[in-house]
Amino acid sequence: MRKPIIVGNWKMNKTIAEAVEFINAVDPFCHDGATYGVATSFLALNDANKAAKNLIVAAENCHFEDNGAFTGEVSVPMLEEIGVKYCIIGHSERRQMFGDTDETVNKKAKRLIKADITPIVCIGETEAQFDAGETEKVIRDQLTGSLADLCPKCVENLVIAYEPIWAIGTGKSATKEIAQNCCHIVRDQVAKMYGDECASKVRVQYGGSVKPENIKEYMAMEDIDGALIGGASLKVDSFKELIEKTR
Ligand SMILES: O=C(CO)COP(=O)(O)O
Repeated sequence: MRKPIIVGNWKMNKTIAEAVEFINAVDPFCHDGATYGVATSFLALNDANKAAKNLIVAAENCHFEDNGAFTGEVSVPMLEEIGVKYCIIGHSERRQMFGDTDETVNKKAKRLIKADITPIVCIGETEAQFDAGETEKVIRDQLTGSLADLCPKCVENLVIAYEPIWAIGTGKSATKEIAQNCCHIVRDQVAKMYGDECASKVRVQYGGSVKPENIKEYMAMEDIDGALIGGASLKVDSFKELIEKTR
């Protein structure tokens, strides 16, 4: 049985004080039905991680090198030092605006796994690729590159977030059938690369305009084990509702 995992990706939102206030308000409402978490800015990570008792706290990115001349970057040992256990990598905003590629995502995944930090690996197609019928190829190609040369045991502990770019922050969420079909392709590609057992264990999230009103329908789909949520994860009431709806 795969335990569902629902993570709020706060992106470049919330100061340290706002993050801690939010966590204090939401943390007591978490239950065992799923793993719940928030991804915060690097700056808020340490305080957020100390405040969280039930929520897991994730970084939104990392660098694959341990140290060196990489102005503005944060390394995996730095995350390790403050006890962070999850890290989003390859979010489409990073791929589109900050030059992340399947190759760098793969390097980041390898470094995180070595530190026993769970990567949340994001993939997903653009609207033009969706319209051109290229979704399946994009998903398979991104996974082939991003998950290259890992050990099967490591891959089964990963979280993979399928986030169609056209559904992110647009309110235009994918239908549950499209989301299921794409998450199934994700699992099938993992099976091709690392075997059926690994594919049956890896957790696959859907992301893109998930909110309290639609989370249940996604969670009911066979290959969807959770959600990565932007906008609807920013308000305490909305996050509490997401927790309630997935009880
Ligand atoms: O990018 C996302 C999560 O990583 C999704 O964002 P929205 O939920 O705001 O569409």
